[in-house]
Amino acid sequence: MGKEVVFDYSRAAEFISAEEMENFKTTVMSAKDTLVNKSGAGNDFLGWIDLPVDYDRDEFARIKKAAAKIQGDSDVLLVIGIGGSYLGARAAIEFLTNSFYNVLPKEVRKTPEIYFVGNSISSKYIADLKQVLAGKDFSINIISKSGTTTEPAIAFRVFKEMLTEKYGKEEAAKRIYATTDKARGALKNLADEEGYEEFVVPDDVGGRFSVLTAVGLLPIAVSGADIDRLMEGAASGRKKALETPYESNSALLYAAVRNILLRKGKTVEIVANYEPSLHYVSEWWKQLFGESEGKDNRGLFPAAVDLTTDLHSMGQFIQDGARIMFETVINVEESPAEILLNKEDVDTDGMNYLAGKSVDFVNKSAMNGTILAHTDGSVPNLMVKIPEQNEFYLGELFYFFEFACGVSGYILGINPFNQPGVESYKKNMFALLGKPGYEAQREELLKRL
Ligand SMILES: O=P(O)(O)OC[C@H]1O[C@H](O)[C@H](O)[C@@H](O)[C@@H]1O
Repeated sequence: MGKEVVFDYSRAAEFISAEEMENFKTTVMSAKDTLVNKSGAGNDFLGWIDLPVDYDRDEFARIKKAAAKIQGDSDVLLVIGIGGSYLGARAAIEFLTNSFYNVLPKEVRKTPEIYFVGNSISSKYIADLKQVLAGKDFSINIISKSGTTTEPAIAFRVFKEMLTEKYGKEEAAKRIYATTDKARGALKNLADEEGYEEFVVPDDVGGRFSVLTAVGLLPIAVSGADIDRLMEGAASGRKKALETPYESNSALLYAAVRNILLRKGKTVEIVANYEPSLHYVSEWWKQLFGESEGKDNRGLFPAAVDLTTDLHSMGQFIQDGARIMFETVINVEESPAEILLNKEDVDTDGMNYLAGKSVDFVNKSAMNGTILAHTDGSVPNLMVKIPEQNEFYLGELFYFFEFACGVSGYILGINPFNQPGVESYKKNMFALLGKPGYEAQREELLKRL
């Protein structure tokens, strides 16, 4: 078999028997049918299932053209968005590019610096970014499906003003790319009025499932990554998820195993990576599973650690604290870089026994040792294997997790495609800010503060 993204739960054999997996098959297959037959709750948000093979080719070509224009006329691209309008692009760009992308010399990087903003309400962050932009040519990709989200709207106001001051209204409008709903919303109206180039978040694709739409693709293409390969990888992931029998179907097995473990009282899933460039893949995964499954007082709490870094901070808890979790290691099998350790004349640090070994060998040994230690500490260990860090396997990985998430949500008995809970804080914030229409709530809340 060729290389592919694979789910492997062989290390968790002492926590899950083959019989349990077989007994769970009917439940999993029924959840899969609900998903692919579009017969379950949230079925108007299933556009992502066919996206890798059925996307708007004209828009895809326009994305590449816009990316080339930005690469040609901008030192910096600002990507403004939050949640599903942020994490996929950041995950992909950090996974695929140099760890120090933004500070590489321009001749080496060849593509614009890329900064993300509008994913918090921090004045300091905005002010600091304005300093970075001083004297540089820049463009903005404002991304918001609803077009009304507070964080990106605030950042957009600030940087649109800066852009307009620098270039004048007309030229500024040519440097703003709006990714939003095709027909509705404040951002759509503004983009129409101002003549920004527009890209679409399809109606039937929710934010956290939108990385393979213009939401993710435009920033990813600006970074120089090959978005054709990304889509090909996703198409390969889709084929495997839809067609492979249960017994060897990675997405279905992952959905099964995490639900079996949840039913045994493991209420926290920790995703662990051993590569800093996967940090935002974990963040993307957290939103995908957290917003999809955490509702109706149910769901696994999705957590993430960066290893070996966090073994020196969270390692103690995972090894020895409350036994509430299992661990899913995302393992890049082949490191893109080989660094060999040399022998030193005087072995002061006692590291000469590693001479001739690669840094990645040390990393993998740390990983294997940790997996065994955590298993001994009653933390079931699962693994998602990524053969190499490239566009194709990232596409497979995105699709694998999305499909597993849909199936897993239906096994759990919730609607994986809504997020009603997110509105509660927003209502309070609007009331406290004095937004028109929230007067009554404002009085109530002020009494409680
Ligand atoms: O794209 P937007 O409409 O601005 O939404 C951005 C994000 O914020 C919301 O509050 C939702 O919880 C997320 O699911 C969404 O991805």
